Amino acid sequence: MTKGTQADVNPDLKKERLKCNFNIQEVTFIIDGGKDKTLQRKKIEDVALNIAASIDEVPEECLNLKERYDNAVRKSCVYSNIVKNELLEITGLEALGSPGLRRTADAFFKDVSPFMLHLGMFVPTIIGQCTPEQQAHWLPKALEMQIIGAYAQTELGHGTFIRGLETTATYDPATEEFVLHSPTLTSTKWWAGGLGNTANHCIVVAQLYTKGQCHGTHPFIVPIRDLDTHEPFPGVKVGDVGIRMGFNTADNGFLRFNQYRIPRENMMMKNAKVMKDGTYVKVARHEKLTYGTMVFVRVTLVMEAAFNLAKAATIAVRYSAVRRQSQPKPGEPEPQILDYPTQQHKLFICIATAHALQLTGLWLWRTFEAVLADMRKGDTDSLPELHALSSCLKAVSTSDSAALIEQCRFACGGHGYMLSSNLPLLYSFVTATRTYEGDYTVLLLQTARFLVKAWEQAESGKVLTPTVAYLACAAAKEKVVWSDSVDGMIRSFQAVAAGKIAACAENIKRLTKTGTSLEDAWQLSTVRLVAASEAHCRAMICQAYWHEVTRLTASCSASVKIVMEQLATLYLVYWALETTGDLLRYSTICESELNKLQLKYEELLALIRPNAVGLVDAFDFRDEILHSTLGAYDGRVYERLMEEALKSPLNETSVQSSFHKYIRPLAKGKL
Ligand SMILES: CCCCCCCC/C=C\CCCCCCCC(=O)SCCNC(=O)CCNC(=O)[C@H](O)C(C)(C)COP(=O)(O)OP(=O)(O)OC[C@H]1O[C@@H](n2cnc3c(N)ncnc32)[C@H](O)[C@@H]1OP(=O)(O)O
Ligand SMILES: Cc1cc2nc3c(=O)[nH]c(=O)nc-3n(C[C@H](O)[C@H](O)[C@H](O)COP(=O)(O)OP(=O)(O)OC[C@H]3O[C@@H](n4cnc5c(N)ncnc54)[C@H](O)[C@@H]3O)c2cc1C
Repeated sequence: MTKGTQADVNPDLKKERLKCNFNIQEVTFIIDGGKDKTLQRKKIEDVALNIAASIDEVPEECLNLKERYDNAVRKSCVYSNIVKNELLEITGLEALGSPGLRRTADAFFKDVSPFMLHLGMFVPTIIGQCTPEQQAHWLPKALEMQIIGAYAQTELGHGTFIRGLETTATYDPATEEFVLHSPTLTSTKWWAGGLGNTANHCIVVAQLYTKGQCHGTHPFIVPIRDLDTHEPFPGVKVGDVGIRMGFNTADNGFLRFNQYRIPRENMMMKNAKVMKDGTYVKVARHEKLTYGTMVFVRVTLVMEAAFNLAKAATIAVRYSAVRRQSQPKPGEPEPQILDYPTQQHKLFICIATAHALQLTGLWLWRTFEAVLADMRKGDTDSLPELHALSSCLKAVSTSDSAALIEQCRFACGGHGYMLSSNLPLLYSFVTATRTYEGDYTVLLLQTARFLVKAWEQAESGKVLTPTVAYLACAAAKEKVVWSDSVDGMIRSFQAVAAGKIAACAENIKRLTKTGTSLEDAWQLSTVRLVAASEAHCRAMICQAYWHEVTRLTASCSASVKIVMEQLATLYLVYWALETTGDLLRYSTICESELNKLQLKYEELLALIRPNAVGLVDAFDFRDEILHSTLGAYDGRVYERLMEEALKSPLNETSVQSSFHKYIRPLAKGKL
């Protein structure tokens, strides 16, 4: 963080920091996943952010669309040189997925780099879907930025339903080439980040035809532009999809093929091959391994949700410590808005959720690595559980994060609406995560398939995988007695999830027994299935969060353990109060216990209050990464708002030309 001199710091923020009663650094280590990770992140930030060339003279938002894109490309080139020449030197390929890299990217790009998908999906797909020989060919080129790639799966007509994609890749054994074709308007590739004007290569997901037979969707690496002139090749039509709610420097593009030929070797052949004579050979043991990049990105999005929410919480909490408003007690000074319990209610859940998602995200990442290790040995048994886990966690984490970032904006009143607060841009960026890489509802329904199957297994007494093991108790119809202890609350959340899953399974059974087809019965149950899936996910987050807090604070100082447990308890109590209807239905909770829970919640807000600024300081964001007039470490909120306002192009002259062109003639009756 950029601390400046203590003399520059807003006095209220200074006092807040003196109030903090725990060791901030210890919490930072927990959030980063260990002291070594914090040190590596800081090193990456130091190296990358010492390069001054990236700094914008004019705020990004004051540039027009084309200037913004050009500026984003300029900064992307500076940045990728840093990654290539400095960061990969420090940590090797690991740097690409490191939090340090993710954070420094945000210092360079207030919106999004047009290279993001190159690093975020093109490179991971090469690693995940290519044979070792193909990797040896493509990976160095991609890492050296000799080629720049995008990931074009979604089409104008289909995003969710991958099996419905229309782009075709037809093998021609005579020339040993695939012919890519976009047979309809709706088959136009649409949305791929970096594709519109930046990328010269693209991973294209297309229906594979060989020997007259369709084998479903497969990924191909496709050169789309000449490396020297950057002109699209004949047979390729590519461009920008138009202005978006956010992501306007991400260069999202469209792409159409007209009988466009690529060599056979450009099919990504780790999971399936087409031989020279056109014979199709399946290599993978699991049908859905070609969806691997999506699973990888969904896993990373949980920590991405935590990261962005932590930024918003830092901005809103620091601002709330500086801002004073209203006079609840006559004659007394106006309080800091952070002293209002309603403000604490808006903000402390944001800090707690950032912790919950970060610790759950780290746990999910370790699970992902374990499943990958199994798959390297040819064992794909745990893939369905990973898919179910990553689907619901991606859905709920991105949805919670977007909603709470918007809540942070509300918590900052009018100034939160300023682009210079960075909250609006953060929201527009994060709300897209609820849709991309699998829509919220669609992914919860994927998890629901797994849950209904697990329920049937539980009922027949079969052994269940760890994340659904709790269903065994519910299947034995053991009633959960409410208790406001942590374990009691987690058990009750699980009882809610189990009760909802059971109700879905029963509904499907009831409908099929009366002659409804299984597909229709499923559709008729989807509103409940989504709710069941969300309840399962919430129970899982609560359990993982509490488990990780207990584990990680075991060797911490007592004060850190206390504050981490207060936050985690707040998270559980908050969700118990949000879901009282469910608890009344599926546990023994009663009116007096609900009142007790409300009191406990309000007590927790008061307990966390003195540590609020310390807790957001522990996220350890440098000012360059926050980009916020309201959230900087020194709290010079009003000075920064004024400084940024003066940078507006509308303040370059005291009179605008439109006055002479329109307003004056209007006043004179001459318009
Ligand atoms: C400068 C550098 C900075 C870097 C910083 C980066 C930070 C940011 C981080 C990262 C950046 C990333 C930015 C990304 C931008 C966006 C990218 C995109 O959006 S790319 C497009 C994504 N598109 C989707 O996600 C489509 C969603 N649709 C689907 O996934 C499928 O179509 C689905 C799952 C809905 C249905 O697929 P079916 O029709 O093939 O399958 P069915 O018939 O429903 O199921 C058959 C069986 O397969 C299983 N299944 C489905 N998918 C699976 C999977 N992936 N793995 C394992 N099993 C799976 C199912 O559970 C089911 O199993 P049973 O039959 O119940 O046992
Ligand atoms: C900013 C951004 C960046 C993107 N980047 C890329 C990229 O780089 N590469 C790429 O390939 N794609 C990209 N995408 C596309 C993205 O992956 C898709 O938009 C996403 O998967 C959703 O698909 P869709 O747009 O077809 O929505 P639809 O599936 O049409 O969804 C519309 C509505 O229908 C509902 N719905 C759909 N199917 C079902 C169902 N079976 N049951 C119940 N409800 C259903 C959904 O819940 C939703 O409410 C990007 C999208 C955005 C917004």
